[in-house]
Amino acid sequence: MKHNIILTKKSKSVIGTVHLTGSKSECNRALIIEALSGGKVKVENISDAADTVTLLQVLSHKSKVESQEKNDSGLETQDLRLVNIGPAGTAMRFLTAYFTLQDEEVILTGSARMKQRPIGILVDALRELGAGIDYVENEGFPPIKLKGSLVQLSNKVSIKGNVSSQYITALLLIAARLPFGLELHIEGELTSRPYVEMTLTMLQSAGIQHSWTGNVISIPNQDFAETSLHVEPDWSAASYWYAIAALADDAELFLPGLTPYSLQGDSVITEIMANFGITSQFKDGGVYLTKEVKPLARKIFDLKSCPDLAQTIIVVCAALGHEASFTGLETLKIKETDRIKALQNELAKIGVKLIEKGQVYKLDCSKKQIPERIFVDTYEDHRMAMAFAPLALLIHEVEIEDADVVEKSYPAFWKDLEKVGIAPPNPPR
Ligand SMILES: O=C(O)C1=C[C@@H](OP(=O)(O)O)[C@@H](O)[C@H](O)C1
Ligand SMILES: C=C(OP(=O)(O)O)C(=O)O
Repeated sequence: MKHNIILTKKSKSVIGTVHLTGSKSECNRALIIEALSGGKVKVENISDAADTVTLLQVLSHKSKVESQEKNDSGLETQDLRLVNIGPAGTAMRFLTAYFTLQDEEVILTGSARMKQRPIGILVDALRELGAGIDYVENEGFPPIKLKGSLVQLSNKVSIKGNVSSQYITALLLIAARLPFGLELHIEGELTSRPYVEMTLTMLQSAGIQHSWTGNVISIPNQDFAETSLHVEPDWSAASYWYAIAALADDAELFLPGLTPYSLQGDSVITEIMANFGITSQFKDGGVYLTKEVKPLARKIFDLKSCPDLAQTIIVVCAALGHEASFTGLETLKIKETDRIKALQNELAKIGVKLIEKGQVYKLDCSKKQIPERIFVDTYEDHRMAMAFAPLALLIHEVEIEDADVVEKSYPAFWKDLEKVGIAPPNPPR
């Protein structure tokens, strides 16, 4: 059953230490690499994000197997494995590629929203390589039926770069296990580029070499090395602490385990939040955040490389009445929800508009008003819940709908907010 949480914050200072869970992006790559390496690669510091737990269960064969009965798609699943990854985008995309190499037939499905998130670009590329994949309901969308045991027809494939980098990562993760390797041509601009770099760096740590020249990434067939991959804490999760600091009068926060040399592009939050007076000092094996009041200067934020930070930054700007503009938000419409619409609806509750002008989105704060209380709808999107929670520093009572939604990437979020006096005692997890 869904339940809401009410946030209140008596004082405007935030002091504490917060241990963040492992990055779901790093972890989900590491788990696929571990599975493809046949046990040569081990993963350290596994995240407790629900998206990671789901992937781990699928890879360790603990997922629900339905046979000799009809599943909810109305399809006979006799002798087929039915894998439901819920709302986990990375699990959906990475497993689509992974299962083409396994010798079992699988139906891969997900939540109602997952069935609206496109997968056709990845399926087309895998089919060109030789994979047998059919759509079970709608062309271009999950659920899909994977025949497995790919016989490679080609090692060259072209793929559009501007819809989701996860398709590219999915192909790169399996590339070294393809008999003739992979030469991947990226067409047009590449969105979420740091995530592709993360994939290649992690593969390299697992002994897989690549070349990347212009728009072509090549990975020959090769073996994984015996090694372990250590997962860093999640920088996207850290962004909510930067937002809290930005809306507080005083902040002294310590986030252990984070380093400036992260594989995660979202570590750019340190630079972005410097505009809001937040200083990040790396020492004692983590990062200390402190705050000074500073006039806001930066007016344009390009978030193409860090789309998961969009809600965090836009809500902070709106709350501060900072009329910034944003670019690189094109992919937000196909994430856990249409994040543009969700932001527009919820920001309207504090009188702020997010106006679309072609490729640019602009905040209009001319009618901003801070109410006594606000009810935030979350649209089954963890980042809506976490991005709006910091408003509790400015608004007396913030009620967040469907609090458990944060499980997807940051299950301890409310418990951590309780430690600094924002969430009530005994919040979920
Ligand atoms: O590869 C990854 O781990 C991710 C890539 C990004 O998706 P897109 O490439 O679809 O923008 C990001 O939004 C998502 O949360 C995680
Ligand atoms: C977009 C996200 O996740 P995914 O695409 O993996 O569902 C996210 O975590 O913000």
